[in-house]
Amino acid sequence: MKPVKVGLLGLGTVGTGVVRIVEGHQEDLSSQVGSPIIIEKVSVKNLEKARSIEIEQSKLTEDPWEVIRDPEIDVIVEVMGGVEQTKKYILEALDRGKHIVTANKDLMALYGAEIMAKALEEQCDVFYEASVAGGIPIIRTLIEGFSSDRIVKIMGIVNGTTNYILSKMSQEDASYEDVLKEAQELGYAEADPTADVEGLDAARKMVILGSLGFRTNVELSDVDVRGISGVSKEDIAYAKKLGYEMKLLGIADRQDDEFSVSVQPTMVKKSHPIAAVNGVFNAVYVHGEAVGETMFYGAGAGEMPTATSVVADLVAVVKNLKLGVNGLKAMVPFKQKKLKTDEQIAYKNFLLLEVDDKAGVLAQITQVFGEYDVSLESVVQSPNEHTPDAEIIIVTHHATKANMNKVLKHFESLKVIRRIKSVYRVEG
Ligand SMILES: NC(=O)C1=CN([C@@H]2O[C@H](COP(=O)(O)OP(=O)(O)OC[C@H]3O[C@@H](n4cnc5c(N)ncnc54)[C@H](OP(=O)(O)O)[C@@H]3O)[C@@H](O)[C@H]2O)C=CC1
Ligand SMILES: N[C@@H](CC=O)C(=O)O
Ligand code: NA
Repeated sequence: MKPVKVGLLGLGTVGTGVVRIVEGHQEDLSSQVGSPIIIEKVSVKNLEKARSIEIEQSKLTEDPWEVIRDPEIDVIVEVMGGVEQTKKYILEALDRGKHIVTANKDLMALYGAEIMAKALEEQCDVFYEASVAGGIPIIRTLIEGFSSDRIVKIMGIVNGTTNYILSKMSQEDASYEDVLKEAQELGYAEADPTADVEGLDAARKMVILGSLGFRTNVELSDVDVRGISGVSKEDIAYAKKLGYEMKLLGIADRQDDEFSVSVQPTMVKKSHPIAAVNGVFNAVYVHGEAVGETMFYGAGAGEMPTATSVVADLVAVVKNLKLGVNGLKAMVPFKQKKLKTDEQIAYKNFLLLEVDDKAGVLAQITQVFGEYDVSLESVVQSPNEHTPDAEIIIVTHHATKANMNKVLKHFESLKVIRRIKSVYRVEG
């Protein structure tokens, strides 16, 4: 078979890893697919920028269209990021019959359905394994490994930057700002780290996992999102004291055909395997009706882990080329979307309340829970001997989101509660 020619859009953290793997593993790759894989052209933003790999200057261009429109190129590997303009490049490349490999979760979360429809029309492959949980083959697992099952819950640590921050805050008592800076220097964080810390990056990844897992069209607006910027050292300390770890969890769960998807800082029981996932590592826990509980663990970001998934997708495209089956394996959502209401979403909650230090306070508070049908698993009063204020920590049993919202609303006008300091979902 003649060499397969690849056009690379982007030569940053991930693009550099892609070049390293394609060149460094060339013998292995070509023996798997039966032909050499050649990086023909690469688009970058700045031609003058120093690169940590050697690449022929003549292959570089500042114009992505030059790559897209090159008739010699069979596959476009998009690792430049961006959404609107990048979508135009991808659609035009598909129009020209080129196959796509992308690591771009922003693009796939927003326009995945449109891009996959176009891919089917053009009989082209679009693979995006690196877009969720960088080095973990979770997308392939959901599409192929679980094709025989009905997934009822997906729970993921899918943002490396925030897991790195929470782990360091928990283990080393490090400050939020210092750890975020480290994550940026290590190439984990997005160009604008707000997307990481405010949960948007994780939400985009949960859109992709939810759509594949539930075989429906999950959209960003369906995801209830809260990031980690409000998580304090005190919250983490209380979590640990009660036997939990604080994690930014994406949770997609389904009952019958109705589902909900959220991203929020969550207290996870230490005995749950996902509580032990630290640093930049990601993990995705998948519960299938037939298979039961499974979990997938690995590096979620960084040059080489992410590039591993990108190049594995490239290999899949080339194997399909050999078999002449490109574009036939796209997973297109087919189930009608039915979101759970707040009356159907239920989980345990942790609350930290600052209250008046006088008799009868606890009784008033527990009465409110009773009024809205929320039963309590544990109540601990003044758990911290160092604070001058009286504090109460409450863990509820499973309560509906609707009822918990009523409790919190009621608390706002309950005079004995000075402040609702924290509220977190509890899992495990
Ligand atoms: N970093 C990671 O760990 C992970 C990243 N991803 C995703 O992979 C993609 C790439 O990420 P990453 O490698 O970190 O990003 P970088 O910012 O490190 O690299 C982006 C690359 O694209 C080039 N580029 C950016 N804008 C343009 C433009 N308008 N025209 C031409 N070239 C452009 C840049 O050029 P120049 O070099 O000249 O600046 C650079 O080479 C993103 O979608 C990201 O979300 C997914 C999983 C993990
Ligand atoms: N910023 C992202 C990079 C990978 O998708 C993360 O921290 O996980
Ligand atoms: Na992946």
